[in-house]
Amino acid sequence: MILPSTFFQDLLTADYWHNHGTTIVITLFLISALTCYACRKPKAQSLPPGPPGPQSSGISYHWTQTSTLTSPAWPRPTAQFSSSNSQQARHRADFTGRGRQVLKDHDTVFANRDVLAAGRVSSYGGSDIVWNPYGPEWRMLRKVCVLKMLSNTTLDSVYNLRRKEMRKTVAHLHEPAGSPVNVGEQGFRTVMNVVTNMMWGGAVEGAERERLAVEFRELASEMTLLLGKPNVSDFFPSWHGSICKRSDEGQEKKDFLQFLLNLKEEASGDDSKTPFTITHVKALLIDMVVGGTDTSSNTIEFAMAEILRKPEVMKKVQEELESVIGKDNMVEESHIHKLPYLQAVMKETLRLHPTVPLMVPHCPSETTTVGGYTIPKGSRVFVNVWAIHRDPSIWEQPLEFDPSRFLDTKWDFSGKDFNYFPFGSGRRICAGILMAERTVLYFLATLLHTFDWTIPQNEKLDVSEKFGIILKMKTPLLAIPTPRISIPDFYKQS
Ligand code: HEM
Repeated sequence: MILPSTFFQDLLTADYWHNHGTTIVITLFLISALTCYACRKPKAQSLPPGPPGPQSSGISYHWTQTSTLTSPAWPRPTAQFSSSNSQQARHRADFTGRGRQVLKDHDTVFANRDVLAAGRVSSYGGSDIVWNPYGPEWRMLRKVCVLKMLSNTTLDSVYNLRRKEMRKTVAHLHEPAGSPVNVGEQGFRTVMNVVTNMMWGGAVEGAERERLAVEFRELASEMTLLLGKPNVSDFFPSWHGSICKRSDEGQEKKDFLQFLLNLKEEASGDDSKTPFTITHVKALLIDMVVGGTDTSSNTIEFAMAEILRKPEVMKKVQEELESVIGKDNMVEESHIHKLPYLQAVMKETLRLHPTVPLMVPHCPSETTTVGGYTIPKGSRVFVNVWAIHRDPSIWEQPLEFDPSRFLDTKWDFSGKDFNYFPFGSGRRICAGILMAERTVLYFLATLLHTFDWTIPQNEKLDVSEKFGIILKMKTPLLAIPTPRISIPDFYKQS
């Protein structure tokens, strides 16, 4: 049961396989999952195409060993499954249970990371949050990030920067009125500017901004496919210099960079065992850019594609927006908590298209038993949330985009429910949930309140996915915006 799936081939590139010739990938629960899906699949539903499909639902792991696995010694399932109702329930409990065991019961053990090659080069040897092993350095960085940088208070204080970017995008979309725009690229450019503006106050403008956005998108996509790139900071050649200069000049700009530099200055005075250094500053900024751009902009693109496929959903979103905001007003971030249907759209988008479909690989710090399987210390564990989100024993009509299933329900992004956790769960849960929610909802609300959207004639709407460590649309979404608000000033850059 070695898994030579195209997904992992995509994920782990030829270089990776070359360098790790003895690395073997095993789908841990393949046998049971296949049996169950074959017997429980509703007739009207076809299996979603492509890996990581429900076949690999649950958890898979791989490890490096010196011999090839001709006579596999991997663990056997403790339970066999058949089509009876009680066993279906057992199967559901097992799927959900495995996620819970990894991310909750054994959270401390599985909170560890094994730095992938691309992670190492992009994060100064794993000095960031994403790739840092579980320990005091990770805890210190996580505290800085979640409690200070990405807290509601800090995010409120830099709202103006987000608002300015959103206005620019509206103006930009208004210019070629009637022509198709690449929704993903617009989303990426806006999110990238929002993130970088919050980080260093909008140093990039005009043509340079356009060029940087295109180049960075390419780089980020490559990185998320785990291709080793020399260093993300190479993309910002003057970055290191600028950081040091800012440090010297002690500018009083209100952005993350200044905040981190102040923190570093404060930290240099104490004799803490885990000092906060300039390397941490740079690695954290990279986390914000790499973790916060593609994930959010791909979610926006998937949401727009699904909404365009379902005119009744578009109508409901726009009615809600009009009732809360009014026809001749601009959306503000403060409106977002009054938009339950739009929030349900975001949740449903992340159910069907969780943009981090296998989480970031977890690496147990000691050999552990999960669901009757022995997971060796140092394995690379992938939690397949994509498949759990499409499991027909959990979700009615799992392949249907239906935001109403998230109205008046218990599901949220907290990771407490192991049937729905697009941001992960436990200690390693996404550090940027608050920011992702604000960015995605504010952007979607603005796009749908300010414009009507249609698909160009002769274009086919295709929501199929391209797998990688970050999920994206296989075919970029092209759509035509038509202004809905009659006050021209709204479309001017301010
Ligand atoms: C829709 C948008 C996003 C989704 C779906 C998402 C999802 C995830 C997931 C699934 C993980 C891995 C959890 C695990 O390994 O168990 C993660 C980790 C992380 N995310 Fe996000 N994320 C999003 C946006 C953001 C944003 C906006 C930021 C910051 C600006 C961010 C920063 C991070 C960081 C730093 C980690 C590593 C946490 C750790 O290892 O302790 N993410 N995210």
